[in-house]
Amino acid sequence: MRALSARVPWQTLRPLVRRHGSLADHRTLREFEDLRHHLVSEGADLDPELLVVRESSDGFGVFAGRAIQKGEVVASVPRRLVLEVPFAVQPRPAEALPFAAAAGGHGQWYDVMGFPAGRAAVTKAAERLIEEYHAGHNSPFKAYCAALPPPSVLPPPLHPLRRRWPLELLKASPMVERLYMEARSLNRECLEALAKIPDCSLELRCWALAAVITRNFALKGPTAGVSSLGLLPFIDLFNHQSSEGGKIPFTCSYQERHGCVVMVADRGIAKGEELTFVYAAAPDAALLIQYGIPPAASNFHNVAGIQIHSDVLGAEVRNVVRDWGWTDLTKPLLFTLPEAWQRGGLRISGAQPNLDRPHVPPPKQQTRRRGHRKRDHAPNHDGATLAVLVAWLEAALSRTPSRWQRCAPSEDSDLFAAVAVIAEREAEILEECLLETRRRLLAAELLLESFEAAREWQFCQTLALQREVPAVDRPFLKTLGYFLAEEAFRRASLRFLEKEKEEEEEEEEEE
Ligand SMILES: C[S@@+](CC[C@H](N)C(=O)[O-])C[C@H]1O[C@@H](n2cnc3c(N)ncnc32)[C@H](O)[C@@H]1O
Repeated sequence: MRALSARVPWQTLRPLVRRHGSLADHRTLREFEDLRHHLVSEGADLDPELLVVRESSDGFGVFAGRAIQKGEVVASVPRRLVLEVPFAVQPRPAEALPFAAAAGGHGQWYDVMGFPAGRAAVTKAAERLIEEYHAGHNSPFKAYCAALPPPSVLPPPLHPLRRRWPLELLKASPMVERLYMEARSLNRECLEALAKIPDCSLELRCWALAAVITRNFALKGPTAGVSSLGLLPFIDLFNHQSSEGGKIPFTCSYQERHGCVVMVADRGIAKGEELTFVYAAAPDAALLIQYGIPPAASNFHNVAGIQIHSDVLGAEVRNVVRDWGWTDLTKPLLFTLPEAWQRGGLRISGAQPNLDRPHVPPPKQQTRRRGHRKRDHAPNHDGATLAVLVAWLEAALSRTPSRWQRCAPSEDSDLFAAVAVIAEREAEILEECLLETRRRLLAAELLLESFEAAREWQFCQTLALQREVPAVDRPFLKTLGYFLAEEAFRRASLRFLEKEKEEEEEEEEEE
């Protein structure tokens, strides 16, 4: 894998993780202590050794003031202290439309904002928060509102609700572009719905909406088929921890127990360690756009976006992709290639089948006989398909974001740096995928050549042998056939490796 510095520009030399920008957060530990007192007096159980600490100049987090054992409940808040809004759960479609899912439509949105009932609940919760804020001392959520970040840091500095992102920045990553554009329009929808509240400034609407979007918890609703969205005082001070490969660095998870929402330690936590949980198993681009969280040191869920325009497809394939669900061919399709495939050695099972889809018959053209097991839509890995994939990946990689890297204005530098890191990681995924697809293309070409040669040779050998070998020994010929094919495969592999080595040497010489 290439060194990160090869493409990441100047901004990333500064520490990125947990940087929140330079806006002032005026909260003091006093507000958190008041909140703790209020909650405990109302029946919450909060470990007195949980410390709320300002862990950077702009953000707070919860830290262990003592060693905590695996399984311990560190915080328990009764449901009646939660600002809660129920919403109807949408039944999940039995089989998601392959393209719609891959296209990064709302299916790729990681939160309640992804569907109308969820957005209505978000708006309702923001409306409730504004009411409580206006009620001031008379509100049962007075202490909670005081402990929330002030409008100077909520929306968080890197959040799309904070300000419009420069267009050149979006060019860096198709994933960022798609998620940002979606977030903008969905956020606008909620802000417009909130505009009906009298005497409510845009700043207050943005504050309340950002509080709900970045701090909501999904809870089980009062009745079956209904879920609810809750703002959980104190528990919402826990920060997010990205997943790093097979390791489980996060410390806690939340559960619902006997009318309370509880935070439970998922592993032993040392004194002084931060208590975190996973907000969403989402790539950095989604975490940035939903929560304003800058990219982590590593995130197992990262993906690369690759945009395919329908004009690269032949007329026949265009008809096929329509059946797959890519109905508006004027809009580019966003495929996502997971990073996870890299860990399985050279297997690219996650990435390629996604890209192969235009070359595979859509489901409705596949007939299935009764009693037969459903077959996967096996990707067609012939040379022609692989060549198309190579072209697409090369085109995706040629979107080198050079212009925005050079002209990054200083007030946006944290944002530019965050997107630069995301774009860099996406380029790495694309490069690995391109490398592997090129290898496969070469192997497919060589294999085809050698199989043709082998078939001819096998045929001649078989004819020659048939004359000499008695009929009883015919199965022997079959075995010999396999042997010959295998031998041809072995030789093709050797030729492939030799060719690859030659190419590497040539590359080295060029360098
Ligand atoms: C639920 S709140 C967590 C408490 C918050 N830090 C505070 O000071 O109130 C979520 C917000 O905290 C910040 N945050 C959470 N996890 C983070 C992380 N790993 N890195 C940077 N910021 C994070 C983001 O601004 C996010 O929108």
